[in-house]
Amino acid sequence: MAIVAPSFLSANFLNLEADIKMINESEADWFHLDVMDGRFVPNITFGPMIIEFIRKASTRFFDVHLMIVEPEKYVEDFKKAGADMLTVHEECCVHLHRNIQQIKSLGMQAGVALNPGTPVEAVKEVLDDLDMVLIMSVNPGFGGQKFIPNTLNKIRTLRRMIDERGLATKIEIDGGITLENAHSIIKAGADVLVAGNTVFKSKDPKDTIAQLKKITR
Ligand SMILES: O=C(CO)[C@@H](O)[C@H](O)COP(=O)(O)O
Ligand SMILES: [Fe+2]
Repeated sequence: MAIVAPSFLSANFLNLEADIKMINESEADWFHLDVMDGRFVPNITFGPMIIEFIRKASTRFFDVHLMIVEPEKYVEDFKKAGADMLTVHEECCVHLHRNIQQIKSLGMQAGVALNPGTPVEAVKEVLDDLDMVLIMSVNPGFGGQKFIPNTLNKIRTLRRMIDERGLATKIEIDGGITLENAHSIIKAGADVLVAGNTVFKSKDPKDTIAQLKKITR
């Protein structure tokens, strides 16, 4: 069964507590937290301070997706805020290997995210060090966009690379995931599904999470 990680980007920020409670009571495995800096992506969201508040209200696994330049400057802050896994964008890292080691040295799991235009081969040399590769299935910056179909090819290629080496590295897919396309994404070889709009804009978010889990069983 796949890991389901609702993206907080689509939550109701006027009443976060209600959405955190909903996730806590749901079958969701992880919280997916999207940090944007207005430089790497054309949007600004939240940082360690907000994550620290959310941490006080949940014991779930915090999967923090950093869409920021110079992520190495903030790795310690996110650790202190309660992140369990930090995922940095390959496109933001001048010293990718060093950045991964920094995250792991602080006791967090490490992930690398790839934009739709970045080939999966970009993580080839660091794959053995990674807990997860996040394949963006939309261009990063906003929730509610349409799934880019070529993502399925990227998932298959990465799955082969991981299996050939006998690694336990997870593949996470992020952007435009719906109840309709979830099955094909899992079939292609994904382990973790992020869902923002599909969960939070649905009539019954808890039931939508349960349905996502069921589809991926
Ligand atoms: O990282 C991002 C966007 O940059 C995602 O985590 C989105 O927040 C996913 O939202 P949906 O596409 O599922 O609405
Ligand atoms: Fe994300």
